[in-house]
Amino acid sequence: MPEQIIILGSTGSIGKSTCEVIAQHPEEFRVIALAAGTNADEMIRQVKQFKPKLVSMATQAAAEQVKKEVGGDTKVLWGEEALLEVATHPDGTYVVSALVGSRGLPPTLAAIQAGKKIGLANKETLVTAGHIVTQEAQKANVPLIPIDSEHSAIFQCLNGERKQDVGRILLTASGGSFRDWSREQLANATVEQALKHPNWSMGAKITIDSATLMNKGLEVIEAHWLFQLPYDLINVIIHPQSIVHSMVEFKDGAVMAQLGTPDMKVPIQYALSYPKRLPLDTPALDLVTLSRLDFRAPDFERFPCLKLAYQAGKAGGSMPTVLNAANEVAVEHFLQGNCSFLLIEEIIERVLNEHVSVSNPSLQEIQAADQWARNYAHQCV
Ligand SMILES: NC(=O)C1=CN([C@@H]2O[C@H](COP(=O)(O)OP(=O)(O)OC[C@H]3O[C@@H](n4cnc5c(N)ncnc54)[C@H](OP(=O)(O)O)[C@@H]3O)[C@@H](O)[C@H]2O)C=CC1
Ligand SMILES: CC(=O)[C@@H](O)[C@H](O)COP(=O)(O)O
Ligand SMILES: [Mn+2]
Repeated sequence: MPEQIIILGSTGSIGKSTCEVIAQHPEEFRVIALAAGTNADEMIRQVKQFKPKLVSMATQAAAEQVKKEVGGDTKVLWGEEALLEVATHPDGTYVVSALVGSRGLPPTLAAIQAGKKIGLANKETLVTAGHIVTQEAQKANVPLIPIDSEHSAIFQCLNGERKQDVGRILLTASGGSFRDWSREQLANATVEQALKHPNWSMGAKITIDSATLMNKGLEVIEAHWLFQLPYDLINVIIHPQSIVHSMVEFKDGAVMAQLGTPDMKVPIQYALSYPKRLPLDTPALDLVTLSRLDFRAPDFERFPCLKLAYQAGKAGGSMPTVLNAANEVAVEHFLQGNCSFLLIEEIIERVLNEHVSVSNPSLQEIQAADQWARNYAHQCV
């Protein structure tokens, strides 16, 4: 029986790659339901290809456009309730969580509580409410399988190992679009320059996060929750080629790494097929042509977002929620041309400094902290 898949964010970069993986293995995977924002044209293509039972869009206009083009076999809804309906569709067994931002939290939590297996790309969900999401997953006895390339690499390196044998995790970072830029150059960085990631083709928000190194900061917090390790054992290392996707160093000094060409279809497929491996049409890794792999320490002074993320993660409570919300607002303003690249880090720092942290926050307290941080970040801009 094929795995019955629900994709949240099917029209995005991860969503479309997930569809490509599924199309290669119709005997293994079947699409049950899809959710997206406003990209009706892409959704119409996907509905025609996969014939899901249920689709949800963020707006009524987008839903009506989809409804007009697809047959009556697919139910088309819109809005937040509809997103939850997709996430918990009774026929689905596996949810790919690939919305962007902390809006992914409610449907991901609902899917967990409905007993679905989770393939997690939406790292903001874990950053915002890691203690709740991991607790709920444990309670419902559902696996949280990482899709994020670094966490997939760590997950693969830990396969069959004992947690108490781990010395530390080495999370690799490409360094982003501005890896070698000085602070003076960063002050004048444009949106167009920031959106040119050296190795990966991704959505706009994560590409900017990669340029500020906030993406790596969010991934440190994501790794803390996924692998239940203290922050001191999660280290970041700059690796410009993005071939080593991350490493685990064990107590005896042995280091395990997972390597591959930078193609998200690989970790997506592994998350879907785990513990099996299936063939995939991705170019083979040619180490001879590549000939070298470089590594260096991250520069916390040029890229303070990474430092802010470690601080917020270690402080715990509602600080990571606030870090994430302030970052989402600041990045949105940068993308819209309302603020400079260096203002992103300044806004996040100011919002964090003003926040009175709540320890062990409830879901309601997380939502309140998230909203407060968004309002304050808007004011800062
Ligand atoms: N891209 C990558 O390679 C990687 C991404 N990730 C993580 O995966 C997640 C997705 O990233 P990515 O695919 O790049 O992002 P994209 O921006 O490409 O896609 C985002 C998806 O979310 C949907 N969406 C946006 N707003 C809403 C809304 N209000 N309601 C419902 N759906 C909405 C979009 O729909 P629409 O376009 O129709 O508006 C789209 O389908 C992020 O958390 C990112 O950090 C992790 C590792 C790698
Ligand atoms: C593909 C993926 O997992 C991204 O999160 C990627 O890692 C971003 O690249 P950086 O290493 O530049 O943040
Ligand atoms: Mn990543």
